[in-house]
Amino acid sequence: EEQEEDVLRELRLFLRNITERLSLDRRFKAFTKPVDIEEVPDYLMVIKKPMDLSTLLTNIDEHKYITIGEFMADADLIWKNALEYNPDSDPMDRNIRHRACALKDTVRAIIRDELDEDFERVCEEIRESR
Ligand SMILES: COC(=O)[C@H](Cc1ccco1)c1ccncc1
Repeated sequence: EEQEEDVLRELRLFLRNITERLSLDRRFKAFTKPVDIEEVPDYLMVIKKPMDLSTLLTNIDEHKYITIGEFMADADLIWKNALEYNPDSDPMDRNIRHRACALKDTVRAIIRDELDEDFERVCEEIRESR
């Protein structure tokens, strides 16, 4: 009902705010847009589900996420994919892996500090009711 749509609207505002703050962080520039398949032709052979911050934002606007957990699953793909595709010891790989780990830690810290557990529980109740 209407109250549920109010809750989901507030969730989208919260998720958009997180995603936009991450997109402004210079450390996460490589995560802001999909990996360029022309530039990296084997990317889709290695990475089954590409993800990036602009795609997260599109998903939010398309009402794809009803719980923070669903958003986290896609947000986690961004750094997991980077660790998987860039495993080597050369400086480029080490640099993107360091940024991937910073992205992981930053998302978790924001959610730990800014998500009210009662609000998350209401979102999970809505998910279970649908
Ligand atoms: C999330 O971004 C990536 O996984 C690409 C992979 C990539 C390899 C060559 C071109 O792009 C990346 C970008 C910048 N620095 C390292 C790796």
